[in-house]
Amino acid sequence: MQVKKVLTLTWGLPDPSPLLCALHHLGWEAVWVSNASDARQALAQQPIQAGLLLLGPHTGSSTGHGPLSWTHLESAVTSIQRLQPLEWVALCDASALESAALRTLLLESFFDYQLTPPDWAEVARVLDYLYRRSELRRSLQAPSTPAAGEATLGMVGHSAVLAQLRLKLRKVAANHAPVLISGESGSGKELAARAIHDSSDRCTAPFVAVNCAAIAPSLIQSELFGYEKGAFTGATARKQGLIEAAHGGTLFLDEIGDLSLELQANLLRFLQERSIYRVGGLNSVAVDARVVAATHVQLQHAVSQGRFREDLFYRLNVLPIDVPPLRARREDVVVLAQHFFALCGGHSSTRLHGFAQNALAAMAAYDWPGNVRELYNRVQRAVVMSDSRWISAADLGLSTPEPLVGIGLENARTQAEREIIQSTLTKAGHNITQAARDLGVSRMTLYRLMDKHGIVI
Ligand SMILES: Nc1ncnc2c1ncn2[C@@H]1O[C@H](COP(=O)(O)OP(=O)(O)OP(=O)(O)O)[C@@H](O)[C@H]1O
Repeated sequence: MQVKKVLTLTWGLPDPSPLLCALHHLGWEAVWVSNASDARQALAQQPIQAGLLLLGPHTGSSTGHGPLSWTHLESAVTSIQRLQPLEWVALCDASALESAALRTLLLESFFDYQLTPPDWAEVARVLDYLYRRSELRRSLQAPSTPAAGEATLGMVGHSAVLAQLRLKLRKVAANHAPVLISGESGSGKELAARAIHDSSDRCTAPFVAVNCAAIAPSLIQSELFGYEKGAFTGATARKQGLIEAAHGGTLFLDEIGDLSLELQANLLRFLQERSIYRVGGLNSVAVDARVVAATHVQLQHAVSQGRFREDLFYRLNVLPIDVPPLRARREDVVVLAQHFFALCGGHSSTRLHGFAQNALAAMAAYDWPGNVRELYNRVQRAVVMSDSRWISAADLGLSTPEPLVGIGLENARTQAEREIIQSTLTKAGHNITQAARDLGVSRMTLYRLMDKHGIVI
C-alpha cells in the first residue's frame, strides 16, 4: 500500500516534533517544511497527498507576528498551492482565528481547520478524506506532477513561443535587477511576473501586485509609499505602503505607464536608493523589494512624447520581457480552452462533455484581441450557459468559420444538423412541440435527433 504523506507547513511553531509524532501514529508520514522553497523541493521528490498547516500558539495574538506575517503566510500557502493542487487542513489555536486575514485564508484556500489541542481522531478522519480525494483526482487527471508544474511555471500551452518565454522567465528569476514586461492586455503579464517571483529565491516572501491605473491619482502616493500619523487629515496612525509590504519579495507594478510624472520621480528615487519616504515622513525607510513592472503600451513612445521619464524607463527596462499575444501562439488556444473548461468545473459537470467541432474550429480561427483573459471569460460563460453536452461556437459567442473545409462531408452534415436543432430549440424557448413544428419533423424524431447529438434542455 502507498505510504500516505502529508506536506506539513509549520508557521511560528518552534518545535513541531510532538505533532509530527502524533501524525506518524495516525499512519501519516509528515514531510515537514517551513517555507515555500522547501515545499517546492519536497513536492518534487515524492508524491504527497494532503497539506497540513500547523500554526504556532500566539501566531495571531498581539504578541505574535502581526498582519505582515499573515501576508507572508498567505504568500507561502499560495505559492505552494500553485505547485500542486493539494487539499489543505489547518491546525491552529482559537486565538489565531481572531485575525480576519487568517479566517479569509482558511475560507479561500483550506478544506477545513481544527483547533488545538487537536482531537486526533477527527484530524485522522479529515486527512483520510483528503487522501481519498487526492487518489480520485490522481485517477481522473492526466498526471500533473510538481515537476511538470514547475516546468510550465503555471503557464499552460505547448507552443514554441511559450517555451521561449518560460526560458527567459527562468533566466530573469535568477537575477535581482528590475524587469519590464510588455504585452497586450490579458496576454499573461501578471502571470509572467508571478512566475518570476515563484521561481526566484524571493518566493517565500510576499508578491505584491499594484495596478497603477486602478488606484485613484489622489491616493496612489500614500498607497505606494505609506504615510506617517498626522501626514494629512484622517491619517490617525502610521500606515505601511505597498512598497514596504513587498519587503524581501517582489513588487509588481502593472500599467506602469499610467503613473504620474511626480510618482515616476519618487519611484526612480526608490530604485536608485532602495529606500522610501512615507508621506509626511522625515526619515527614509530601507526596502528590499524587486521591482517587476508591466505595460500594455509602448513605453518608449510615451518617453518620446514626454509622458514617461526616460531615466525611469532605462532603470526599469534592465531585463525586458515580451509576452506574445495569443494569436501569435495559436497552438495554445485549444489547450488553454480545455484547461479553463476543467477550471470552471466542466469535467465535474454531468451535463457537459467538452467542445463541439465547430467551437474548436471557431477558436482556432478567431484573433483573440482580449488574449487569454478573453478566452477564459468566453469558456467560463459557455460552461454556465450551454444548453447542450457539447459547447458550440455560438455558446462561446464566436461565429463558425466559413467554409467548413477539411472536416469531411459526414462531419459537416452532422455539425450543421446539431446547430440547426440547437438554434431552433433556443428560438422556440425550448418548447419541443414548437421546435419540431419549425423544423418540420415529428416530436419523436426531434427527441431522437436530440439524443443523437447529446442535446439536453
Ligand atoms: N499561459 C497561461 N496559462 C494559464 N492561464 C493563463 C495563461 N496566460 C494568462 N492566463 C490567465 O489569463 C488571465 C489574464 O492574465 P494576466 O492577468 O496575467 O494578463 P495581463 O497581461 O497581466 O492582463 P492586463 O494587461 O489586463 O493586466 C489570468 O486569469 C491568467 O491566469
